[in-house]
Amino acid sequence: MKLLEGKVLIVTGGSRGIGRAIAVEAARHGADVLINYYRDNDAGYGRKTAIDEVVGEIEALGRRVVALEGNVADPQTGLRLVDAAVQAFGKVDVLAANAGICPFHAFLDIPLEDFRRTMEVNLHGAFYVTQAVARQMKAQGHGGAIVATSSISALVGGGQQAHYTPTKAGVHSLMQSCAVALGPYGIRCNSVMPGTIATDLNAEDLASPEKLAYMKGRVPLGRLGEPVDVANCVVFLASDLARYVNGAALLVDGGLFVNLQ
Ligand SMILES: NC(=O)C1=CN([C@@H]2O[C@H](COP(=O)(O)OP(=O)(O)OC[C@H]3O[C@@H](n4cnc5c(N)ncnc54)[C@H](O)[C@@H]3O)[C@@H](O)[C@H]2O)C=CC1
Ligand SMILES: C[C@H](O)[C@@H]1OC(=O)[C@H](O)[C@@H]1O
Repeated sequence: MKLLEGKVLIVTGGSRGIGRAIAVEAARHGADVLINYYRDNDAGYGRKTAIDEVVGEIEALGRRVVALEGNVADPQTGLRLVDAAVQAFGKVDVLAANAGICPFHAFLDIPLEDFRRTMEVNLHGAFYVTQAVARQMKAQGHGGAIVATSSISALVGGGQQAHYTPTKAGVHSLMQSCAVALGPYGIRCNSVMPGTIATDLNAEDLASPEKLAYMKGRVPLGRLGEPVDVANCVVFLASDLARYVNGAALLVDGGLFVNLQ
């Protein structure tokens, strides 16, 4: 069954990792896709061509796709994304507010610039894009769905993530307030809370065999998540199967959060 037939989806941070999987799975479910990505961030992972790969994959699925480069921390980017989606596809039905960074660093000596950048990309960026898309959805008059990528880290701490976990709690809170503000327009707002998903974001942190074994051992299902595990849940929350789900947060963590002992 195709869950997003005829829908138009914008995904931020869609060139790699979880966002890439969201773009591809949404297309597999019948959506046309506008993919945002940030060249500086991709180059930082030695992946300048990542966006070309995902665009090709979606075209091969027979869906329409447009890629738009831009930093979500710039309020103009959200406006540009909406304009481009409307120009290419005529409307916006779904937003996956996913772009994020996680530069691991100890709390006591983290450079203030790293703190500011993490806040601006992860939280301010989600706010700007959500607001721009919500205005468009309200004007269209037929509702919509917004799914933000929060994290298990909205609920628990990380010694190297004190600048990051508050952004994910903020994204979760943003979706809760938007569920209230936008529900009257038929716009549902939810978040996914991934556990540890193997992507470029944590490749360096998990490069140590000891840390990798420890993290796998914490997950009752016995493995790290794959981007598609999260993408499937985003597709569900974006679809009419979830038509009465609004303001919810879905843990996608293999049971990591509930595993006390
Ligand atoms: N990998 C994990 O274990 C988890 C990731 N998350 C969240 O999932 C989201 C995606 O993470 P991953 O796929 O793991 O990361 P990734 O590093 O594999 O991919 C990041 C994507 O975001 C884009 N991006 C980075 N900075 C950007 C900016 N300023 N403006 C626009 N796009 C930008 C990149 O171009 C790329 O497409 C993030 O919000 C992250 O916090 C949440 C929980 C766990
Ligand atoms: C990057 C980390 O492995 C990952 O990011 C999150 O949001 C999760 O909580 C994990 O710590």
